[in-house]
Amino acid sequence: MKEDFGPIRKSSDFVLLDETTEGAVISNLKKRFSKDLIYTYIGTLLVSVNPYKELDIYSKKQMDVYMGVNFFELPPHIYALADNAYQTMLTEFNNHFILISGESGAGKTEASKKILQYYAVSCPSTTLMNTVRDKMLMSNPVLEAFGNAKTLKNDNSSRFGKYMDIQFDNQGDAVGGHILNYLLEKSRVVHQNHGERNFHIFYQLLEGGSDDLLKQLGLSRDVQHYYYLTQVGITS
Ligand SMILES: Nc1ncnc2c1ncn2[C@@H]1O[C@H](COP(=O)(O)OP(=O)(O)OP(=O)(O)O)[C@@H](O)[C@H]1O
Repeated sequence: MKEDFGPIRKSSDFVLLDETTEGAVISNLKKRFSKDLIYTYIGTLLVSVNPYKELDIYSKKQMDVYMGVNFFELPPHIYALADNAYQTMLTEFNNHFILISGESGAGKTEASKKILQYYAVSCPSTTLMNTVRDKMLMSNPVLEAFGNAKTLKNDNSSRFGKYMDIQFDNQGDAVGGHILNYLLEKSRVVHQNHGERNFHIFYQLLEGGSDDLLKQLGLSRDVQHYYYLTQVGITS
């Protein structure tokens, strides 16, 4: 991570800007983004700009830095947000939620994965917790295969809404969780806009399914064989 861990710089929290005009906010975001500082606070809200490149800010070392540390003591980070929700839940004994919103391609899905990964490392580890953690993390590729597709804005766009909850006991151990999916864009199966694809699973099945499986399902490996997968000419 390139930002140092000294005292909070004024620009790392919009609330502390001298000016609160749209211009000042955009300029602050741009200035920070040019230094790979993708996170900025507005008080306890976190604004994130998609870097579209791998940044060295999601390591185990970074997680350790944020664990149990007061929200405003360190530079803005998704780990600080996750840690704050967890610590407040434990001290206040009530439910907390993290709402992630933004336009398509903004980085919502990646942010939710970072939060899960943070809890996977930072929460007390028991066998049960490991089971919960593995199920939450490992269900992602399956959900994305069936519910994500390439769109004009995002090569891996979630075409469904997702609600996840993790249940903790009073010691802070994770004891269960749910993932609810809703509003799947079913129409994509038979119609895709120009430059977009059908759900990933169809292409993955043809590309990666064994000869035996394809034979059993009566499928041909050639994607060009299928109108619904090639009607707008994009297969990769
Ligand atoms: N923090 C990040 N670091 C590096 N790359 C990122 C980050 N967040 C997002 N990306 C990149 O941007 C792409 C789009 O992000 P993501 O799928 O999370 O967007 P989204 O807001 O969930 O979009 P949609 O609403 O279309 O599902 C990712 O596939 C990844 O390549």
